[in-house]
Amino acid sequence: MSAYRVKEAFYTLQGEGANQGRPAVFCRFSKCNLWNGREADRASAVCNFCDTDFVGVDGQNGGTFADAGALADHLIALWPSDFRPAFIVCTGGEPFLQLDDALVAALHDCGFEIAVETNGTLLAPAGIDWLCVSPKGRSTVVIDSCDELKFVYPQADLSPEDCVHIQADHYYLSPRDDRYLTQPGTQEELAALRNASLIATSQRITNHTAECVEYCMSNPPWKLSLQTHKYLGID
Ligand SMILES: C[S@@+](CC[C@H](N)C(=O)[O-])C[C@H]1O[C@@H](n2cnc3c(N)ncnc32)[C@H](O)[C@@H]1O
Ligand SMILES: Nc1nc2[nH]cc(C(=O)O)c2c(=O)[nH]1
Ligand code: SF4
Ligand SMILES: [Mg+2]
Repeated sequence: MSAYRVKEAFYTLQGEGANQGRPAVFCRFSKCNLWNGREADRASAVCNFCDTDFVGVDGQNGGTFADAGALADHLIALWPSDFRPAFIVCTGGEPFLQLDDALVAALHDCGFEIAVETNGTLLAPAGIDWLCVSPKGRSTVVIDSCDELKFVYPQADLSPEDCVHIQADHYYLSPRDDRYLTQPGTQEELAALRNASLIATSQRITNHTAECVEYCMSNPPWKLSLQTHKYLGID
């Protein structure tokens, strides 16, 4: 593996899914295979509703790390306690462009339990402790089983029923947050949107949230997952 490129890393609570509320170090890897991250290319991307800036290595605690040991040391330093296991959520961008056997081993050696948020289009290395697959539009999902499947709803090219062949212990619907699709213009305005608590802009998400509630109530085993960090105004 050449050097690992990380956009940002931070300590917060997992905001989504079955681990919602659990303290975690987040490692956001740079780069994705379903969008290049440029607003000008969003509309034509396979994944066109992304809420995340994953371009470059310039975020908090971001950088380029020469080997797995150096990155794992950097990440465990963000865990504030002697309590083990420590918990890490690897996300991005698409983490499986970079997360390999060497990094899984180095993170385990540091005492981390490893969770991953992936679009499911790339195979996972062995040893991931918690896998969340979130299928996107016309992409081909190659992972056939996971701990939780998180469907961002609605999607023009994909419905939840298209995904139930993927084995999962939990099937979640997560309301699509459309605040990033309004093309407000400058990078500064987009960054301000990303940092704005949903409480301030809740009107914008009520439609998809209500659609998700209705879908879950009509279609067990689907359950609702909210992006609680956005309501709380935390990372
Ligand atoms: C930014 S992605 C990074 C990990 C991976 N590339 C993926 O798509 O799963 C992290 C999580 O945010 C979700 N997500 C991205 N944009 C969203 C949006 N506009 N509304 C709701 N969830 C979104 C993704 O589906 C995924 O579960
Ligand atoms: N608190 C918090 N929880 C999250 N769960 C998934 C996230 C992601 O961007 O992958 C995320 C995130 O960015 N922050
Ligand atoms: S696959 Fe994930 S990181 Fe890539 S553009 Fe979509 S939501 Fe964003
Ligand atoms: Mg996020």
